[in-house]
Amino acid sequence: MKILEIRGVSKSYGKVQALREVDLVIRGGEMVSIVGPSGSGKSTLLQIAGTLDRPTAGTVRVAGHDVSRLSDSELSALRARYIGFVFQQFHLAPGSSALDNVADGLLYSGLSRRQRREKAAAALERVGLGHRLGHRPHQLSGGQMQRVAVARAVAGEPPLLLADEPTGNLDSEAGAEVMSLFRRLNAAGITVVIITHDSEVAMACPRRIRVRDGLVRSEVT
Ligand SMILES: Nc1ncnc2c1ncn2[C@@H]1O[C@H](COP(=O)(O)OP(=O)(O)OP(=O)(O)O)[C@@H](O)[C@H]1O
Repeated sequence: MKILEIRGVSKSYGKVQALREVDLVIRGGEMVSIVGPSGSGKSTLLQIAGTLDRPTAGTVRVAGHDVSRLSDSELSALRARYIGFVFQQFHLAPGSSALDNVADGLLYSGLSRRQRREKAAAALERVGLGHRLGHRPHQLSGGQMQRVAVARAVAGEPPLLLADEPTGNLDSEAGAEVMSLFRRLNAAGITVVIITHDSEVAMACPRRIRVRDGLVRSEVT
């Protein structure tokens, strides 16, 4: 099954062409890294793949749905169902507990408050933080904060996880823990796509997408 299908996608910001007629297919169950020099178009590719931004030309399909045909509210619903996001900066609410941070990610899922909290607790358990439900971000290490962010991304059980430099703010030990978590989630069936500058992280993925000057090339180990 093609979880993500990008055909002839270009993206321009004024005179800057960030992506040039990119074709890329990612199948359900893959674990892929996106690598390339600064400014090559990696984040733009992830934003468009994640339907956070629209391409200037070309088509993006998520689980077979052509996203250009969807209204903004349909797009939000599609994103909530199919895609979890993890970022370098964690983006956790500082005053909220780990449990609330994860449960709030399910606010638009249609679940009751109690169900959201149950799912959030299960997701935190899954990332090894079942004993930290009441801790606020400042009471957690960087690696733990990123695992809370991963729990939030997967709590709604999306088939696709998109991560932009998830280990960029972590020391090597915490980074390795987050990577082992991604591998575990991938083994359980989630498709994982990771932008990284770290060659160890890149090589830990069976497939790499190299981006250069807005063009992509795929490489399989
Ligand atoms: N919102 C924007 N407005 C104008 N130009 C942009 C915008 N976003 C990206 N660009 C430009 O598009 C090109 C690709 O940027 P992008 O952020 O996708 O690269 P990247 O590979 O993710 O870089 P980095 O590794 O530094 O994060 C760059 O030339 C960048 O300056």
